[in-house]
Amino acid sequence: MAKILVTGANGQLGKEFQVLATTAPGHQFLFANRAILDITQAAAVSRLFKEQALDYCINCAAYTAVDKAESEPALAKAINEDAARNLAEACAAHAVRLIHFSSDYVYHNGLSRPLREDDPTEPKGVYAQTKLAGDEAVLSAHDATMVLRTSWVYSSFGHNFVKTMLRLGKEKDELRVVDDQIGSPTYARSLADACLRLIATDQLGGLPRELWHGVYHYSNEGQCSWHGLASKALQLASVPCTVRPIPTAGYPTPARRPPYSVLDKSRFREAFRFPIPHWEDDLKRMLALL
Ligand SMILES: NC(=O)C1=CN([C@@H]2O[C@H](COP(=O)(O)OP(=O)(O)OC[C@H]3O[C@@H](n4cnc5c(N)ncnc54)[C@H](OP(=O)(O)O)[C@@H]3O)[C@@H](O)[C@H]2O)C=CC1
Ligand SMILES: Cc1cn([C@H]2C[C@H](O)[C@@H](COP(=O)(O)OP(=O)(O)O[C@H]3O[C@@H](C)C(=O)[C@@H](O)[C@H]3O)O2)c(=O)[nH]c1=O
Repeated sequence: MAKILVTGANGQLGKEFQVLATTAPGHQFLFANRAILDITQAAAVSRLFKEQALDYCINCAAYTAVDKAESEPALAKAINEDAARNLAEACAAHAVRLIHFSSDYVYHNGLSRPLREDDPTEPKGVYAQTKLAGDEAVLSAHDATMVLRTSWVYSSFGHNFVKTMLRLGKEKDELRVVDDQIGSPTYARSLADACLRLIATDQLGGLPRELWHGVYHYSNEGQCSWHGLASKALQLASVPCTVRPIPTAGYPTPARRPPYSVLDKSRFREAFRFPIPHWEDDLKRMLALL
């Protein structure tokens, strides 16, 4: 039986792990929200790793407020880079395999075909810069670290774009949403499920050690704009609101977002061979839970 620590357990991804844990009796989970384990507190992290004989750590803790990060760069760095490094060092000291998450926003590189893990990263905002620095830190601190880079994550839990659109769509007759930023929505439940499958395969001895070090892309299949995602969510939820497509310049934000950040998932597919749902199917699955 594997013992798995999930940090940031009250975020949208962390909550999905909590749901899936009820149907994964083969593992023992330790769910740590910020009150139980603040990952910026090195002594607390060290103590927990000494007390618990962990096999895996899934780091769902992060600073994810993309615009707010522009005015809180030190806090974003402390959580996304420094604390991530510290967690990876604790994993290395106790031979714990680490799954860490990263963002499509690290690629702001002008390319407009699905992005591979070795494509240039050119993060433009504080959130993206601190996520990239975190990826580099965890990979150099610990050789059994997988960084799963994902995009446009939503869930029935927590805050996300899909839930914001549903709320605003019920309040207003018309929404204006950018149509020139293209990416792949990702249902947090499918991402969490992929991680648990990966661990299950590892437990059966099915993952060579070398697969545990590096960056992998995971998102739902397919792509759309934020306008496309908002329109589909409102249509599926039968919310009668007009969604107008606008250019990025029509919705100014403190942080710049990449115009194109669709992830090429070939590496993930070839390494793990798990089915990846299409974003529209997963969106229906999530909306049915609201
Ligand atoms: N959301 C998205 O669209 C995307 C997310 N990702 C990445 O996926 C991962 C999970 O994201 P997601 O679940 O959406 O994020 P959420 O913002 O929903 O959850 C993050 C969680 O981390 C917790 N947290 C923040 N600081 C600390 C800390 N110092 N110690 C412990 N916990 C802390 C937060 O706690 P509290 O609730 O108290 O603030 C929150 O519960 C992150 O690495 C993120 O960068 C990647 C691409 C897209
Ligand atoms: C609310 C709203 C947003 N937008 C635009 C702003 C922005 O360009 C885009 C997305 O909006 P949000 O700010 O909600 O999403 P954002 O916080 O940028 O989402 C990102 O979060 C981080 C954590 C990630 O890692 C990314 O993958 C991505 O999911 O939609 C509109 O055009 N109209 C609107 O009414």
